[in-house]
Amino acid sequence: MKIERVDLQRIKIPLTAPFVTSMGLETHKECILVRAYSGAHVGFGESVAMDVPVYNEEDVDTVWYMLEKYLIPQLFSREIEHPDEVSQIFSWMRRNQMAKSALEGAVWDLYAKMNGMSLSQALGGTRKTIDVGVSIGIEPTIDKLLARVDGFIRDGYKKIKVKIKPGFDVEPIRAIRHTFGPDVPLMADANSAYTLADIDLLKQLDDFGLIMIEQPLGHDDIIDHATLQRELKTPICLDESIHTVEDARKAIELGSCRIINIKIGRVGGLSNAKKLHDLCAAKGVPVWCGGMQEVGIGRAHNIAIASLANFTIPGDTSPSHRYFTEDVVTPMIDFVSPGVLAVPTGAGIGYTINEAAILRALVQHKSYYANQESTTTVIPNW
Ligand SMILES: O=C(O)CCC(=O)c1ccccc1C(=O)O
Ligand SMILES: [Mg+2]
Repeated sequence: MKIERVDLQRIKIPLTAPFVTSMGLETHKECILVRAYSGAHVGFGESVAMDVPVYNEEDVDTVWYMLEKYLIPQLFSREIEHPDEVSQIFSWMRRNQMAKSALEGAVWDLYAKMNGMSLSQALGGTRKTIDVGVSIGIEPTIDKLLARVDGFIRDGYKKIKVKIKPGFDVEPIRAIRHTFGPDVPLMADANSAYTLADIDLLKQLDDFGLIMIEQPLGHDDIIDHATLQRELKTPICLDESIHTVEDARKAIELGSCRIINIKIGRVGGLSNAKKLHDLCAAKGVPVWCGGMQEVGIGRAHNIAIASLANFTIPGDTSPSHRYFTEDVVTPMIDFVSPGVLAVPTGAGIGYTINEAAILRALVQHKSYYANQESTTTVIPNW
């Protein structure tokens, strides 16, 4: 297949509720949507980079820059047989995983549509439905957190993940266990807010039967995590530290974690996510699909990858209404039964694009053509 045209659309949508983590406060979702065209077909991708580089080094502008300067021209210069080639073509460029993933994801959707397959099928997924959990930000008080947890348990979420940070860790977890009992599938995500100096505090979390503690230490660390894992009963799950299949191999060999959170964007796309999944399956390490508060296109990609067999732990792919009053796909992604999403069977991502919603959220649009000049529309950012 030859990619003839690529469109980038920068959108900004308010979140239904502010999201606070140890990294800061988010009130809006801002991201880039990608369309890749070939013949009569179009595939959709989404960049998950945040508006500020607090989670990884990329942001919305660096993704746009990389796509425009390197990734789109590189793709135009080649004919490809299979989307696995895209990450190979991009591999000479260091990092910028989320930029690479945004375009690669559009090519995967395009490929699946051209071949009349669902994205899940194209990736080798086997699940018809996926179990999902919820990621709850840091609330101003423990009582407010308990009220939110109560609501999400009632909604049927299969896993409750709470964000923790120094000063908001052992007590909120203790309160959740005290109020809702030992059977709630509970975990904590620190987004790298601790160091080994906090080992005594982190060991206290062992009392609460957490499914895992996600990324307690440095965003770039696997050594101290191995030391910590030796001291903890609770499995450590790595998120920020894993950018490549090799990172995962080393972390597993060192004993830095017992579980891995796979985010398609963080590992440079669906082909790498699948390879990482396969490595973990071979090593007996369970994986789950993390989230970056994606709008519907990225969310649909998450559902497709989570349909692979070793995604045995509920992921962070909540229904659209958990984040937005309006999504870029229609109908909005929702449960088929409490805590369960259906894996679409239609071609590609399997959801219809809500063009009107995209237009309402649009900040900037640019079209790139393999054989022509690019055209830009800048919409004033209100
Ligand atoms: O609901 C979601 O999409 C997951 C939210 C979440 O936890 C998160 C959101 C933005 C950046 C990092 C993380 C994380 O998993 O650490
Ligand atoms: Mg995380």
